[in-house]
Parts: sequence; C-alpha cells; structure tokens
Amino acid sequence: MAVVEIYDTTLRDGSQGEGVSFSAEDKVKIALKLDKMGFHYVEGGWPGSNPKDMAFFQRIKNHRLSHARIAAFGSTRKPGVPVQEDGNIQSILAAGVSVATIFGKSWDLHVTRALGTTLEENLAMIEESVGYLKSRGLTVIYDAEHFFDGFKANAQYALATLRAAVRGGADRLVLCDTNGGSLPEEIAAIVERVKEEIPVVLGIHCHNDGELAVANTLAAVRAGVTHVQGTINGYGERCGNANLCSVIPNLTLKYGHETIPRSSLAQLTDLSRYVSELANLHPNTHQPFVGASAFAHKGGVHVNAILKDPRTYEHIDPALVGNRRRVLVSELSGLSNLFYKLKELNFNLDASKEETRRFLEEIKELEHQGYMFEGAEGSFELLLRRAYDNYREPFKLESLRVIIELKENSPVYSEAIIKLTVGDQVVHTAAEGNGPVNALDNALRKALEVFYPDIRRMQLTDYKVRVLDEKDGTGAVVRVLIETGDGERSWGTVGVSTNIIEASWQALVDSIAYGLLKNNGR
Ligand SMILES: CC(=O)SCCNC(=O)CCNC(=O)[C@H](O)C(C)(C)COP(=O)(O)OP(=O)(O)OC[C@H]1O[C@@H](n2cnc3c(N)ncnc32)[C@H](O)[C@@H]1OP(=O)(O)O
Ligand SMILES: CC(=O)C(=O)O
Repeated sequence: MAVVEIYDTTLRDGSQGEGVSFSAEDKVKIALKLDKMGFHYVEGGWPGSNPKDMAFFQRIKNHRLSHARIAAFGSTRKPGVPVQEDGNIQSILAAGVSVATIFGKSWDLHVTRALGTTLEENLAMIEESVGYLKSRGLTVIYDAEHFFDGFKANAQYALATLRAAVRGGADRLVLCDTNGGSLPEEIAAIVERVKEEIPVVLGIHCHNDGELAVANTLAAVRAGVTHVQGTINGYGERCGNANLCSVIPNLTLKYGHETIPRSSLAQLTDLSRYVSELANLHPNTHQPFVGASAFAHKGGVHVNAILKDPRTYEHIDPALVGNRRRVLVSELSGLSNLFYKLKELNFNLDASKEETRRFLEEIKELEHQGYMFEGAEGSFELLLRRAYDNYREPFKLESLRVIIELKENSPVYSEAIIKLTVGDQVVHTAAEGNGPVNALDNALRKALEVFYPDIRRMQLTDYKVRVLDEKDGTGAVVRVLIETGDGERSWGTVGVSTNIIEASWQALVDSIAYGLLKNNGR
C-alpha cells in the first residue's frame, strides 16, 4: 500500500482550539517528539501572526531534526498588494524554513464576501504567492481553504484556484473541509474528480464539525490523496481537526498504508498524553486507540470473554498503539472481573468461588449505596486486602472534630482536631486549613509524618464531590473522589456519606493507607 505523508498541524491549527495555548518552548518539545516518531511534516505556526510563533521558528533552528520538515504557515498575499511587499509572505521567508504552507480561497463566496475582491484577483493572489515562495527555493504546500464547499457551490472556479496554485508551482494541493460539514461520500467523489483534473500530489485537511473528520480523511485517502493533515488529540478550531491519534492507526493497521514507523505507532498513547499535558488539558479518557478507556472492560460478560480470548472485545491489540487493557470493577462486574483483578494484583487467594461471589455482592451493595470503584482503584484494593489479606491498618481513628468559624469581616476559619492510634501509641493533633477538608488533610499528615515520613511525597491532586440524590437537598448522600500522587504514580480513592466531612475523611484515609501499602512494595 502507498506511503501516506503525515502532516501535523497541532502547533498551528491545534492552537486555534479553545483552551489550547503552547509556549514557544512547548512547541519545540512537541516538534522534536513528532520528529523522533517519524512524522513527515510539522507545521510550527504562523510567523506573521505573533512573536511566539516566530520565536518557535528561531528556536527550532538550533535542533537537528532527523525526519520531519518544519513548515511555516500563512495566507496568500493581500488583494492589490505586490507579493514582495506582503508582510505575511515576508514573515514566512523570515522564519527561515524550507517548507511554506499557504492557504488561499477556493469558494467564490469567500472571495467576494471575506476577501472583498474579484475572482480574477484571487487567482492572481494564489499563483503569485505560490510562485514567489517557489522562486525563493521553498517547497510550497497549498491549502485550498473551503475546497469542498467551494466545489459544491462553483466547481469550475474551485478547480481554477487549484490550477492557479499549480501554475505557481505548488508541490502539494491540500483540499480542506474547513467548515467540517462534509460527508465521507462527498469527500470521496470530489477528490476523485480533482484527481482526474489535476496531476499534483493531493492532500486532505478536515475539521470535525459533523464529527466526521477522521472518516472524511480516510475516505479521501481511499479516493487517492497521499498527504494527510491533522492534529494530536484532534485539537483545533471549533470542534477540532482530524485526530491523528485515530487517523494514523486506522491508515496503518486497518488499511495497511505506510505512515509513521511501526515502532513509533507504539508511542502514540504516550504522545497523546504528552501533548495534552503541555496543552494543560485533561486527556480525553474515552478517545479511541489512545484513551485510558479505549481498552477498559467493565461489563462482566465482556471480561469473561476477554479472559478467554482478547479478540472477543478488542478491535486491535492495545500494545500496537502503546495502550493497555484495563478491567474495571463495579456493580456491572461478574466473577471474571474479580479474578482478573486478583491476578493483576498478584493476589494468591485461596478463597472459594462462593467467598468471591460474596465479595462481589458486597461491592455491588456498596455501589448501590453510592461508592464507585472504577475511579477508585486504591479503595478497591484496600477493600480486597481488608477482606482476604490479613491487612493491618496503618492507623486507627479514635475521634475527629472539625471547627468552622464564620465572623463578620474575617476570613472563614477552619480547624481539625484528630486523635489516632498508631501501633500502641496515641497521637492527638490539630491543624488549620483553608477549608475543613484541607484542615483534616493537614492534621492527618501532621499526626502520621513521624511514623511514616513517605507521606511527605504524597499530594492530593484532585478532589471531587458528587451529590447523589439531589432531590434530598442538603441531606443528600455525597460521593467524594480523591486523586493522590507521589510523583511516580497516582491513585484514586472514594468515600460516601450523607456528611461531606465523613465522606472526605474515608477517601483521605484510603488515599494515605493505599500510598503506604504501595511504598511497602505491595
Ligand atoms: C482556515 C484557517 O484556519 S486559516 C488560519 C486562521 N488562523 C488565524 O487567523 C490565526 C492567526 N491570525 C492572526 O494572527 C491575525 O488574524 C492576522 C495577523 C493573520 C491578521 O490580522 P489583521 O491584519 O488584524 O486582520 P484580521 O484578522 O482582522 O482579518 C483577517 C484578514 O485576512 C484576510 N484574509 C483572509 N484569508 C486570506 C487569504 N487567503 N489571503 C489573503 N488575505 C486573507 C481577510 O480578508 C482580512 O483582511 P481585511 O482586514 O482586509 O478584511
Ligand atoms: C487551512 C485550514 O486550516 C483550513 O482550511 O481549515
């Protein structure tokens, strides 16, 4: 099967996504990672747009890349402005790259309404801009903005814009579904028409407004394009761009195309999380191929079959994209989920099937009360160990008191006083906090630090409260989920009560107890 060039525009179109902003240094880090993984092109930004993007192009020059070519983005020249005097075109040259990607108008509506110029002038803008950049020795990728909408409105004019780019010497013509509303069969039919008319390497750039960006990209490849643009995690303007974390494995594993090397495919999950971390966005756990839930099995029937043969409920081996299989325990579990977890935790359990079933019933009853173990693997393992493993709690609560004081013209005061036994010692301590849960956390740590210095490395990274029966108002049951990390790993714990302090305390106790358990190598 043919080679399909992978052109990443995370650093440019991805940055156009709401909530996404990379520093120049982040951009360099991502570009280097993409290069190492064998991406063919990395679009670094629009140098004529802002100083940060220009800084990226200056910095990336200090690195030797082994695979990727860095592209600078921009538009065709302005109407009525000579190309050599156009600031945007000049800034592409100033970026010092060997690849320029410029977008031009394909849709007559855009020419007359957005640009406010004539159809003839737009053709001249395209031809002269491409031609000028070519004459300066650059590879030129021409992004035909709104190509599909333009073709549907006025096919002859849309094709004429491509011919103008070809006269200018464009190396690639990229057909863009800019508004993201096209359907796969429309994309395929239009690509086929263009292929008949224009003898230049064709590419595709799809947006996700109809949630079809990946499907449209694949349809375009099936119809003959060999250059694909997209972003990591599908970040991009409005609903985003074609998600390369799905496009690449589909092209490689399903259609058998050569894209990035197979060894790099196994780094795709890592890449997805790396980019979301630098974008400061939570990873989308439900993302196909690379999301934490992509190979997470919850239903008992599924887990039972997975244990017999993973192909029963997995479309690919998760390791091919660097992901892993997970089995969740919940009210929807059967014995198979538990047996899987016991094996995963290296639990040498002698329990009978009946005993395990009783434990399963207990989990289902706790979930009925409001516990949720699939996001609280720490609490689940502790429950298991408390039931079967002669587990010794690292401390025991004797009593706990929380004081909240509200005074006019003063900040709210929160204090927690706790009495614990650790081994045969009684510890009595108090601490303040910026809220009652923070005060509890501080008091608990203060009491335990002398006995368990490892606690200093454990930090609460997330605290979520969910009211379970809103109709009961302030008397409702609440579920508290806490995420804790120690720099190497992170774990979730859960607490449930009609009292938010008690629910928080349960989750806090499990978070510390689980951290200590793991530090003891269990
Ligand atoms: C489909 C896409 O995603 S294209 C990429 C879109 N990305 C961005 O817009 C992010 C970066 N953009 C920017 O930083 C700014 O918009 C700039 C620096 C490019 C331009 O800023 P300004 O000069 O203030 O113009 P402004 O943003 O208000 O308007 C865009 C201008 O580009 C013109 N333009 C739009 N497309 C093209 C084109 N293909 N060729 C030439 N000019 C174009 C518009 O007609 C408008 O010009 P006008 O002011 O004469 O009406
Ligand atoms: C060029 C581009 O980003 C688009 O048409 O969507």
